[in-house]
Amino acid sequence: MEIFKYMETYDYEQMVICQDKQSGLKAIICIHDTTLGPALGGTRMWTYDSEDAAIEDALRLARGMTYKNAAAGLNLGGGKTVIIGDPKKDKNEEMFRAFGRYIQGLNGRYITAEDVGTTVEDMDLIYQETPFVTGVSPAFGSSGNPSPVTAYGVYRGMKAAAKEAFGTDSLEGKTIAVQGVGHVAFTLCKHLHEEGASLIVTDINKEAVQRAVDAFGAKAVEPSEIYSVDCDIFAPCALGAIINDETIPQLKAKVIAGAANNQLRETTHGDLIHEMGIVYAPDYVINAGGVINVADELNGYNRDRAMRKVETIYDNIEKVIEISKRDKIPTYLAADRLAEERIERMRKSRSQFLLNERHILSQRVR
Ligand SMILES: NC(=O)C1=CN([C@@H]2O[C@H](COP(=O)(O)OP(=O)(O)OC[C@H]3O[C@@H](n4cnc5c(N)ncnc54)[C@H](O)[C@@H]3O)[C@@H](O)[C@H]2O)C=CC1
Ligand SMILES: O=C(O)CCC(=O)C(=O)O
Repeated sequence: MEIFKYMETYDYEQMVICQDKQSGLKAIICIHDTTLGPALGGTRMWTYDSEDAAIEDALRLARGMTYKNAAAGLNLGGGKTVIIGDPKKDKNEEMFRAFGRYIQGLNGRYITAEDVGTTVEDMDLIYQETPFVTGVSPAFGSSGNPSPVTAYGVYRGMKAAAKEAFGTDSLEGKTIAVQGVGHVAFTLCKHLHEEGASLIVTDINKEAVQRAVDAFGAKAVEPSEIYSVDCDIFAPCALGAIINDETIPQLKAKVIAGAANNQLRETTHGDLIHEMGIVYAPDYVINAGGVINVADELNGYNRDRAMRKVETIYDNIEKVIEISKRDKIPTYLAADRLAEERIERMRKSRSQFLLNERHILSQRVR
């Protein structure tokens, strides 16, 4: 791929290619934009088909983090790392320590966290070499499992979207179809059940379904049936790209609000659901609870403070809906605009930000 051309088109700042023969580390750290602060984003370990595929993934994910962090109101830019390798076979202590030294070399421009294929144990190894890592063990001040926090953020965001669609943010009596009842969605179902919503659930894992049926009296359907069930709200909490040409004609919901990443297969699908009058809560705005939670570690983790920040996902979804109406655009574009407008505003007061950045990082250095 033409890396510089791509980086210029989407305004990337930096890419670091890391190679350590001894441990087998092959990593690509990508920093998209640090206007708001140091770039924070997880490290994904994956067996990519080609180096180009790994680079493309790092670039795409890093830019996504700029938007996610900006829309969440965090003083953080966007970055991400991919490590090329099989997380089940290729990991070793030296690899993550070597990677930690590369991060340290960036002197705080990039802060990592977990992502697909990496664990708390891996973050602990990185922490041996650098303070610029979040999601480490509780013994080192970690925020712990992010899923319940993400779930609470999705619940709050869903209420804001429901207010737009139904005139009230109460979910009592609403029927909510939940796709995938894994870590995030199980806790989400708990909040919805406690508020008096009726649940329809599906999962490819039968035990996960049974757990939700037993705990919340949910009705179970087959995975293929979840799009067409009679419901008020559809909550995708499993896979990406589930809003597409095949599923859109089946949808009966007035609201789409769930935890899954990259829900729209193509942006045109975001246009289509907008034209149908469906209120779509953009994925990276509503599922930001996880990153808000790990970002709080930079100030010495405080659960109450993190949860208060997660509450603001309600306001962020409201803001997105406001921009969507103001500019007559679909909500997925309104979310981008919310992020871009904040970055532009802060770019103008960058000198003021730098003080804040040094303050945060000084707390992190041991
Ligand atoms: N865990 C977190 O804090 C965050 C999670 N997310 C996203 O939220 C989604 C859920 O995350 P987790 O709950 O952590 O994952 P998870 O792996 O615990 O749950 C996903 C569930 O979806 C089910 N599933 C997979 N394919 C399916 C299909 N075709 N039909 C129905 N069910 C299917 C799985 O069996 C599993 O139970 C993912 O897309 C993840 O990327 C986003 C931000 C943060
Ligand atoms: O939530 C995390 O662990 C890190 C943030 C991140 O990389 C993400 O939200 O995708």
